[in-house]
Parts: sequence; structure tokens; C-alpha cells
Amino acid sequence: MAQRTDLLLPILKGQPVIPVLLVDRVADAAPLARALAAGGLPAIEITLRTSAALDAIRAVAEEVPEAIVGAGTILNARQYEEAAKAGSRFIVSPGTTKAIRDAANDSDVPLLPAAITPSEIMAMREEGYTYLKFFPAEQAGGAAFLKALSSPLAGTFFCPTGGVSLANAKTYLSLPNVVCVGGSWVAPKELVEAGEWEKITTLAAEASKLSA
Ligand SMILES: O=C(O)C(=O)C[C@H](O)[C@H](O)COP(=O)(O)O
Repeated sequence: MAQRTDLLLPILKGQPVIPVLLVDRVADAAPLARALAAGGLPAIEITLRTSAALDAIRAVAEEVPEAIVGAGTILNARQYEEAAKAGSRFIVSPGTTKAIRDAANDSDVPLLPAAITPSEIMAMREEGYTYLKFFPAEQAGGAAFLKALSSPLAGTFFCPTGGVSLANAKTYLSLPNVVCVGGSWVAPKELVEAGEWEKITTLAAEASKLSA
């Protein structure tokens, strides 16, 4: 089975930056999603790295119609199913396993899996995956590494995540094989903890003006 690009692409192409979020308090989820959407970043990735994550996804799916909530840090099929059931519209994984691909094949919720090396990327191409996350982007070689892949592995497109910031996002977005970037910088922990939603909208607005 192939990747559900019909569902995934509008999300990845809809905005240059996908916020990667760590939500510690469920009550923060809806206002945070609203603040990011107000700044032009409706699609968000809530990582399953906190115990509040699934409830946070549920809250955004139920309470914030203008947002497109996805789940990140999906490591196995059980998490895939739980995140989909909670209302995730896309699923992001920091790597790739057969179990996760099988879960994706059994689901209506599309998967953005990650790969770094040429062999990993070639293996994913054979599985029908055209859009991949490139994680951890900066640490793995950054924009120069991705650029070097663009010719031999043309036809595969990436969402680099990990160490991406307002300062380097433009460089990634200018590459022919980058569809969007992901990053946590638009929702800093201190601002979320303090409920500084307007400041988060300002950061989102700045990020949403970057061009893909
Ligand atoms: O847990 C995952 O599956 C991830 O998505 C990892 C994130 O992409 C990075 O943690 C975000 O990186 P920073 O923007 O450097 O904070």
C-alpha cells in the first residue's frame, strides 16, 4: 500500500512550518492550538512524549475546528491506533518500523515516517513513501546533507525537524526536496506555561510568512 498523500499533502503544503508541541497540561492544548491557528499555523503536531498528549489531541480535535491536529513521537502500532482514535489527522514518527507501516496501512490517518540515510530512504520509496520526515535534521547533517540527497533521490520530499529555527528554516525551505519544516520554536515552554497565547500567535505569524 502507498502513503496516503491525498490526505497528507494538503497538510504539509498548507503551511511552511508545522509546530512540534509538548503539552504538559491538557487545559493548555485548545488555547495553544487556537493561538497557532490565529498566527497562520493550523496544523500542529502534539508529541506523545507527555502523559497529557492523547487528551490534548482529543481536546484540540473536539474544541478547535480551525486546527488540524496530528500526533508525533509515535513509536509503535498501539500508539498509532490510540492517537488516531483521539482524533489525530496525521501521524508522525521519528523513524520507521514495519509495525508502524502496517498500522498506517490499516488506518485512514496518514503517516509521515522519518528516514535519514540513503538506504533508509530507498527502503521507504520501495514501500511507497514519497514524503518523509528528516529527523534529527540539524544533528544529522542539516540542509547541506538534505541538499546532497535531492538529485540522486529526486522525487522524495522531506519535512526536516530537530534543531530547525526561524534562523535556519529559510535555508531548508529553499531546497527542492523540502516540503515544509517542523519545529518547537513557535511554542516555547515558558510562553505555554505562562499562557502567553498572543506572543505565541506572534511567533506563529512570523513563521507562517516563511515561504516553502
Ligand atoms: O518526537 C518526535 O517525534 C519529534 O518530532 C521530535 C521533534 O521533531 C523534535 O524534538 C523537535 O525538535 P526541536 O524543534 O529541535 O525541538
